[in-house]
Amino acid sequence: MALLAALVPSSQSWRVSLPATFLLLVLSLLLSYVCHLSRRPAFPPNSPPLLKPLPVVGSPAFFTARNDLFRRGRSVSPRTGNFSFYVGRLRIVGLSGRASRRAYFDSKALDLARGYERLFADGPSLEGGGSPEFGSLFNRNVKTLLLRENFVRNLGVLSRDVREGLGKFVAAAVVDGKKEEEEEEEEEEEKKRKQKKKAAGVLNPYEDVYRLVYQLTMRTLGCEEIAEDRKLGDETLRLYEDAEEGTSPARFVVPWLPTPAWWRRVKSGARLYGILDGIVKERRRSKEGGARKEDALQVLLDQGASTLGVIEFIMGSLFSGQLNTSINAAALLVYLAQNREWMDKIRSEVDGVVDRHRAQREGEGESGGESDESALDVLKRLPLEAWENDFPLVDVALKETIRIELVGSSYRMNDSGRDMEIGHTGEVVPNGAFSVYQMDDAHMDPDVYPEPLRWDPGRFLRGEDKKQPDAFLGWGAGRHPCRNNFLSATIVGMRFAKLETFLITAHFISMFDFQLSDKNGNLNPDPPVLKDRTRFTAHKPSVPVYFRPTAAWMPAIPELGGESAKAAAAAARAARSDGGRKKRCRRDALGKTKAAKYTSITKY
Ligand code: HEM
Repeated sequence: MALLAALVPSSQSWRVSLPATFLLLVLSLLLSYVCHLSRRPAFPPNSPPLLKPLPVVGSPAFFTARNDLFRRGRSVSPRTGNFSFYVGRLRIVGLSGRASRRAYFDSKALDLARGYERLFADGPSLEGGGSPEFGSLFNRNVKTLLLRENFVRNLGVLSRDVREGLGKFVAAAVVDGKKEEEEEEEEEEEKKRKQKKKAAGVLNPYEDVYRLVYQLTMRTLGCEEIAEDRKLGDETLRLYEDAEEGTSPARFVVPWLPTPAWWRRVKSGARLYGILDGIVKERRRSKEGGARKEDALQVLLDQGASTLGVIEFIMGSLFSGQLNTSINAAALLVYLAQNREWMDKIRSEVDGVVDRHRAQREGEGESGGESDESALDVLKRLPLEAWENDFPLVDVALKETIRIELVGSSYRMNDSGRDMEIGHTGEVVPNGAFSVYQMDDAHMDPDVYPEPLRWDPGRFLRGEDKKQPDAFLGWGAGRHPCRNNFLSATIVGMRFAKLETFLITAHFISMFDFQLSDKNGNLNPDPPVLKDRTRFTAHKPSVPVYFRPTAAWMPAIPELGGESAKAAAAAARAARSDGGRKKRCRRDALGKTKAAKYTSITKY
């Protein structure tokens, strides 16, 4: 009896021991979960050499210093350069070198969508997303929407968007300018006034071009409601940016952990979903009323897509294209501002195309005599063939930009049910494991691209990229290029991204001459390093960079009303503060007649 009394605690001791027991329970659960996390699936013996993992986390350098991780990996694997490592419990094979690159991009066993879905910060899957129809819907419809007829139908509107968008940037500068004058009258402090005066007229390409690409993408692969509404566009872009932000590395170790970054993504994604859902519902309602629109959303609805399918399609298109296209389109202009030789070459190419098409029209006798069509008017009616074939220098300039800007990795998962052999190396990517290829492995190889960090589009004219197979991966390679063959047409991302970038570059160059500056308009030809090679995607520079227009050739844009004329005047004012130096440059580069034609537009 005494023994029993000793074993059964009194009601008093229960009160004390309950919380302790609960704590003990939680601790032992935690411990067993940590044990579970530490028990990783093994790599088979014919996997590439394994980097020693830290307990639980594996190789955190995958997040903090990926290039170093790859350097270390290559050093433990002198024969092939391939190596194995863990992130949490995930098994990953890092690949490098020519033979492995080929095997990686050509492999049927490696799945792109699953790789990006898990390793690219919980990003949305391109295939097999939430709704069962998503994969086929995305592929089928991106192809359909980017087919030639659709491009042609949309071209005029896209070009109008670009004209208006760029015109508005300068128009915004005019508003600043007007403020300055008013403030001058109000006799504000001298210092403050000077500061503001300098600020008038600068553009931030990574904001303004980014916004423009968003509008073009929404226009082509989304819906008019957002493409046409500035406020809604700004709001959805902000939500997209939040939703696109990477999640915390902690979720790679504990996949269910609701980190603050994850919550932010979920909240923004839900809000974006809600907005698109409202638009789809309204469109379905107004179907009876006959308010049809000619856009991607309509194509999807006509095909009977579900609301979820439509929304996933639009969000998938944004995730695939927005970041890469906008960063590269903006960066291309930044590189041109830094490289006078290529700026002049590209300017001559754009002017040449404009002249040829202006002359063609004169030849057709439509306008009779010498045409006074402005460059923008000519660009407005340029056919798709011209956009796709007549800008070979812009093409190589974009290629070179992508080579440098495309930092980070490509991801795959081997879900083929068997180990995948890495070419003839004798090594494998195990079944169920991931593999990662660093784009820099090809793009920053000095044997292929001497002085790899130097921006020089001439490399592609000299055939540097032909020294090795797949030495340029900027538009993908092997089984997953950023394009596909569909019926007889070549389609998808690359074609659309090029069209957007060419439209923006040609219009920009036809409207302005510009130099890099700080946000106050002080010229700054060598801003601090623009890209961080440790990042995982193309990205905006951490130190903002601005353009100061130093000359403008901008006729009135009817869609902008009086604003564009004011904008041209503002840019001309900004240019005059350079003492006409740039104006002379322009004359030298293009010859007298043309300069006269352009300058008469802006009435210097
Ligand atoms: C300058 C802009 C762009 C660049 C540099 C770019 C680059 C790439 C690269 C390198 C890949 C291959 C990825 C890999 O193998 O891991 C790829 C694939 C892909 N891109 Fe793009 N892309 C751009 C724009 C776009 C746009 C605008 C879209 C569509 C809206 C798009 C849709 C896709 C799709 C769907 C794939 C996957 C194809 C597949 O699964 O086979 N891209 N892109």
